[in-house]
Amino acid sequence: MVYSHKIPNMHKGETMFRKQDSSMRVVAVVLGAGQGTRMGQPINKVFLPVNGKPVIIYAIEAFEHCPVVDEIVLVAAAGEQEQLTKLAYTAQCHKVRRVVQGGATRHASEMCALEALRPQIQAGEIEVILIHDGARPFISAEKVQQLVEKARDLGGAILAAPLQEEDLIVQVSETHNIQKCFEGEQVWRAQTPQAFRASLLLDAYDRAQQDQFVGTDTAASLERVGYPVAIVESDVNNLKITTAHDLLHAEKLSRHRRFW
Ligand SMILES: Nc1ccn([C@@H]2O[C@H](COP(=O)(O)OP(=O)(O)OP(=O)(O)O)[C@@H](O)[C@H]2O)c(=O)n1
Ligand SMILES: C[C@](O)(CO)[C@H](O)COP(=O)(O)O
Repeated sequence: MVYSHKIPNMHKGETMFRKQDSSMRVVAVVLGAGQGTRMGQPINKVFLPVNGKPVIIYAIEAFEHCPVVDEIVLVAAAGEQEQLTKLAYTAQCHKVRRVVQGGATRHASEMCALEALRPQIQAGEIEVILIHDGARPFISAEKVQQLVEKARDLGGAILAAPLQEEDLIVQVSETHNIQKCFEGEQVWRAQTPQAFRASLLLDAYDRAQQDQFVGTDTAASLERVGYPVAIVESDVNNLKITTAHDLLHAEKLSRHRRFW
């Protein structure tokens, strides 16, 4: 059952699903339904403040100020929809049209968002969907634009950053023997947003559900069925806030960063 908390649309008279024009829409899904266990705080880490602003609001604002994004769907943990709705409204993020309840895993939360969007996807009204960790505050409108263009052209694209040149990565067997070595630059750390043509994304997640596959990121479900996923180069500032150390790092970054 998909719970969709409908926000009275801030635009005059615009209904939630009425299309404004014939062009297909770009929708950003922001995931905030985790527990933040590794953060070790009594509240969900996406609500923790960085320079006085909740972590998740940075990402929502970035999409709000990105011209290529038409709509934002938020995914909240059970019992946190109202809180997230109010935060988005207070931040005057008018592209937020609905807040859905997430699931027990990140993958399940993505599926909750896709179920809410399924009618519009199947009606051909949504062209590209971006899936983003609400725990990643520092994304730029420029990178979002590049991801959408790549997804339009190729089917899918994710933000990723290469490891440092001096890093040496070794692949280790079960018996702890080195099997393969990789230079740092050959290995990239996947990030989010991850953007896909909506029809491919929904098909990949339906097939993942049939196969009981659970991906650690969105791209895994598309890669496994052979859909192409390209890379848009990011940087290490696009950190995911996971532990208390990341929060301190984010405080520093937020002071020296131009947003949007
Ligand atoms: N069931 C889940 C799990 C995660 N997420 C979201 O997915 C993003 C990346 O997940 P992660 O950083 O692992 O967040 P948590 O699961 O909250 O962290 P932890 O593993 O420490 O509990 C976060 O924005 C988180 O809110 C989600 O929407 N639903
Ligand atoms: C989805 C993700 O952020 C892509 O980098 C990453 O896989 C999340 O990893 P975590 O183990 O949930 O922190």
